[in-house]
Amino acid sequence: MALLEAHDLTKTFRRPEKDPGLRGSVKHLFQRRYSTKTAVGGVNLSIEAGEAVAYVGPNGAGKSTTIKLLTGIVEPTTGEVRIGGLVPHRNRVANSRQIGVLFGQRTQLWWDLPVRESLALLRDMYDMKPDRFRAQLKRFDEVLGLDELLPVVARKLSLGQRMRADLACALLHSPRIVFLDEPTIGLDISVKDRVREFLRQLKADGTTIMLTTHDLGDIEDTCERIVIIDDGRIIYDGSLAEVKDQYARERRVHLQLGSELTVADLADRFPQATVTAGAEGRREFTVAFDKAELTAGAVLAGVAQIAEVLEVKIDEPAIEDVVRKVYAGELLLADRSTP
Ligand SMILES: Nc1ncnc2c1ncn2[C@@H]1O[C@H](COP(=O)(O)OP(=O)(O)OP(=O)(O)O)[C@@H](O)[C@H]1O
Repeated sequence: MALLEAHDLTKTFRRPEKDPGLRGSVKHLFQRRYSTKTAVGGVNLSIEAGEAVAYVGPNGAGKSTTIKLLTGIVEPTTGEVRIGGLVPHRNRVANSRQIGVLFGQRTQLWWDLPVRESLALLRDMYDMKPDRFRAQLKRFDEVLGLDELLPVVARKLSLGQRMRADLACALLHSPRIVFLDEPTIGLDISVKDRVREFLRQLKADGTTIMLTTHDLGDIEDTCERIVIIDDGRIIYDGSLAEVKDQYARERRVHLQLGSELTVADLADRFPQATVTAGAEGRREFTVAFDKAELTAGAVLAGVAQIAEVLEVKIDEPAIEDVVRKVYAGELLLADRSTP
């Protein structure tokens, strides 16, 4: 049995509807109107122990609501979730021992306490042995640089420092599964790198990870599976490699030449590709093509017949591009989704 099973998970919200302005507000007092919003509609999800799953989708797609449903913070309107056999919203205490949660936009640190005290409170809540607690803090210090944050009162932490401390809080009790909702949001590159390294280590240690992010760089080296949600429904659930292979088919070969050519020379040779000149005019070109129609090797061999090739760079497909295309409605993934 999978560690996490969600069947037909649905959450609808009732939202007040009022006309604009004071008049609308007064009218709403006497004549209330509501509309129903389906934030998550019929999600089926199964996650095995040790898997790292990226959960992505555009703004308002239902990512955070799904995480709230899976962790038991919100009760489903219909459907059911089980984690390790427990129904999260009915077994809150037992469930909190097996899951870790981080919401990048919010903190679970006690605002007026030094980080050390927040961690100590969590230690007591989880009945952790002192040795185990110390070992965890040491581990977090090695990757997250936690020690320097321990004496600092939470409200005085910068965003990056706060996120590092929050990660330690979410993982302190070595949960079986961790839900990370935008763990790198607003962070600068150096902190982002630290968080990503932490995720890699978590994965190597066998922790099951569900990661929600807008920054697709977060998922490339951690998650082998990607679930894409749009308008409350899962539109793709499969391997990241397959998404790239199937949908990111464009390749770009950047060439620096020792002799001069024109765009037309290359366009004639590779009619299936799009050729553009680079900054160096007649000595620098980019050849873009669909990998089903041409290969980088064929491009190189073809160019080498008519010019001296000094340097070559081949752009690999980026998952960002795939998901961006999904958002823009350019890719139809629905036929590949789980039922
Ligand atoms: N408490 C609520 N009451 C009413 N509507 C809600 C509530 N929470 C979420 N929604 C609506 O449900 C939809 C999904 O919201 P959710 O926060 O899950 O999306 P998201 O994918 O996490 O978006 P983002 O990437 O912008 O954080 C949105 O239309 C949102 O306005």
